[in-house]
Amino acid sequence: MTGRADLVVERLTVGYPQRRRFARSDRVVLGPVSVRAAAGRITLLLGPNGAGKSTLLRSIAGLQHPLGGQVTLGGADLHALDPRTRAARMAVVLTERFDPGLLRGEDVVALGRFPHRARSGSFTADDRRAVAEAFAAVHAQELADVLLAKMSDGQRQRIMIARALAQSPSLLLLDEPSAFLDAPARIELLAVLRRIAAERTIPVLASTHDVEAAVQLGQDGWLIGPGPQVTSGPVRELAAGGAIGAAFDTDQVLFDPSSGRFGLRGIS
Ligand SMILES: Nc1ncnc2c1ncn2[C@@H]1O[C@H](COP(=O)(O)OP(=O)(O)OP(=O)(O)O)[C@@H](O)[C@H]1O
Repeated sequence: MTGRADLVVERLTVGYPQRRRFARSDRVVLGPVSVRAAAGRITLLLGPNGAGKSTLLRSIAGLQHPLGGQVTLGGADLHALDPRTRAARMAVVLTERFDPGLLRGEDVVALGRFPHRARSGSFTADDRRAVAEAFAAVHAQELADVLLAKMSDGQRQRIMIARALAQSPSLLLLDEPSAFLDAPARIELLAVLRRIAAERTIPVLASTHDVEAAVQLGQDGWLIGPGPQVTSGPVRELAAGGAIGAAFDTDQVLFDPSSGRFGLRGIS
């Protein structure tokens, strides 16, 4: 791949295949969706609960089969790549928890080098450099020797992102990376992801429930809603133009584009 490798989603339909007794009737969640995430920028995937953020993200990552359409990275069909090449190009951070056993921070981050490891299996100077850079990018050097089982949710999340970065990916996908973080840590995480996108000139696509932080720090957005509609554009324009309000407002709660915050109707 040469030059900027954008993530391009073309007419992607996502959902869940369902087999009834005599016929197949897929449950379509979204689509067809055509959107782009630019290299060097962070794109935030926004939408109300149940809108389809995880389904879309997992389908882009190839963790579930899309019902139709195509996903390319720098022009290459992401889903047609063999698993090892795909693992070397794309890193995914999910919210699902796993039992870390006796793994330390450094053991987990080093796992990110697996798709690049030499046939001999030895850990090279390049591998060591990639791991050190990944720790530095998320400011987690002090966690290298700490058991994952003894880390807080926020510390664990930083390690999982470092593992993804150690992969030296051309695309970083994250499902709800700020789910377990407090408000300042969420803002900090978005700033880190934004810097990673810029420094590595890769597309970073993250789903988030934190619309207010997204409006403050996000660059581009893919917004699901109202209904299955998907709108893309700079997050601030989605806010100012009323698209975020249209997707999220309820009988009780209103998004205020001027402050970028949600509030109760009738209370200012
Ligand atoms: N395994 C599944 N089989 C069938 N339908 C599913 C499955 N998983 C999710 N869905 C449905 O797909 C729709 C989208 O769910 P999804 O989890 O992608 O939304 P989301 O935007 O990530 O939600 P949240 O913000 O609550 O995490 C929902 O209607 C959900 O019920």
